[in-house]
Amino acid sequence: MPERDILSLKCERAFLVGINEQQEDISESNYHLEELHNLVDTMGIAPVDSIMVKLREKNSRYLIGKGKMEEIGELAEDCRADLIIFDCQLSPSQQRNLEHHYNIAVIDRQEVIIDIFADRASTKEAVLQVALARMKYSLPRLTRAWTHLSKQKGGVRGTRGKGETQLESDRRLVLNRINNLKKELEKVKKNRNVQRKKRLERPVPSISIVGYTNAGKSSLLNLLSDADVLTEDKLFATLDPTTRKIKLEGGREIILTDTVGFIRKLPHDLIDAFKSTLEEAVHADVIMHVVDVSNHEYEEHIKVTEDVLKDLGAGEKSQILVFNKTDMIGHDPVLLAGLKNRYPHCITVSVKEQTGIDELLERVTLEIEKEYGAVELLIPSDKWDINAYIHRNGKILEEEYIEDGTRIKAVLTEKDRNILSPYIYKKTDLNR
Ligand SMILES: Nc1nc2c(ncn2[C@@H]2O[C@H](COP(=O)(O)OP(=O)(O)OP(=O)(O)O)[C@@H](O)[C@H]2O)c(=O)[nH]1
Ligand SMILES: [Mg+2]
Repeated sequence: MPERDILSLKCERAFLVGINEQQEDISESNYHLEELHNLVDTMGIAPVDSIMVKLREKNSRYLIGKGKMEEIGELAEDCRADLIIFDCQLSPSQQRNLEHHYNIAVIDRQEVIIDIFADRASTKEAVLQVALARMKYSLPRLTRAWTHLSKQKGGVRGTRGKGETQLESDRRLVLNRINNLKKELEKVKKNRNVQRKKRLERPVPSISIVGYTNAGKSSLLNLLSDADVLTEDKLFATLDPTTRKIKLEGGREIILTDTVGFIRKLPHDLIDAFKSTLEEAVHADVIMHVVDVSNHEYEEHIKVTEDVLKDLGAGEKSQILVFNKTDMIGHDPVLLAGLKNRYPHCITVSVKEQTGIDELLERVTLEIEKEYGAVELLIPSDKWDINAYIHRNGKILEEEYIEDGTRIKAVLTEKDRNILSPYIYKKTDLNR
């Protein structure tokens, strides 16, 4: 089967269509269009020109009205665009109708994001996850004039006027591939669960760094751990969670995990596909939510991130809200005081200029101590089940057999400390 995608179609020049819906502020729509501009740039395609369409009524066939459609066609032709990108979600039939009308490829924000992910995925798991998302996205779109599915083996090319039988066999092919991908992913996931279980046997406190794309998550991980994770002024520089161990003052070790960035309208198929990796990441004891405070839309970014966290079942986790890039707002004391006012527990930092990092690490220590603390327990010898529980769920620091039982010094989570409180006789130095 022929392989073909946006890149092999040799799309080089994209015309962007911003959408301003009735209830939406125009400045907001402009920022979104600017973000799309960055996304397209990240894809390696030049965004040559754009238009903002005020959408007062959605046309079910083409989304936009006839007049606007003609105008876009002319503008795209004038700038010799070979691709039109809509900053919204197009239904499969709208996409197909628009392609037939314009006679060039038409894609939406979702497809742009999936394409970037496909280009950036490098580990086996990420490749499988993106392939799955792409297949799910393409299933209802097999009759399009252009389909961009080639990066996987067995990619499917939509062709104009494709016959029913061809379509049926394409559908079957994609469904098969979806099933196979799911099975392969299941295998990878099982393997990861085994590894996680092993890690849990000796719990080391863990923190995951999450946030909107380009917030500075990888830069922060690099700074805190002397790691060398790729950081770029491009969207979605990171797709695979990277984990590093760091030592806090006092010697306690913690695990830090950098994760894939979020973005507004992250395709659901992608969230679904990345769910298991993300769930693993948000399984951490504490979530560090990094926000680029220099971005005008940072409040929306916070909301997008919180919504995804909620979706992953991590909405209630202890969180450290970190406003990064304060250098970009000139460390303006008035702005920073305003932030502290609105978000009383936030920490403001500049990873670039390394300011605020000590305060951040202090907060990390505090949050971890809330979760984990070392205690000494006295377990009577007939309570072997309690003893086994501690071995299973805690980190044993010392163990000594005494006359009628065992004295154990262990690091336990707050929950376990509560469960085991009748046996605790001493809280010990928490900085172990
Ligand atoms: N001015 C300034 N730039 C920063 C700061 N922190 C990070 N950056 C820049 O912001 C860009 C994005 O940083 P990354 O660390 O790649 O961001 P990320 O959150 O990991 O992004 P994704 O992996 O794409 O989600 C890079 O160009 C960094 O150099 C900061 O404190 N100040
Ligand atoms: Mg990153």
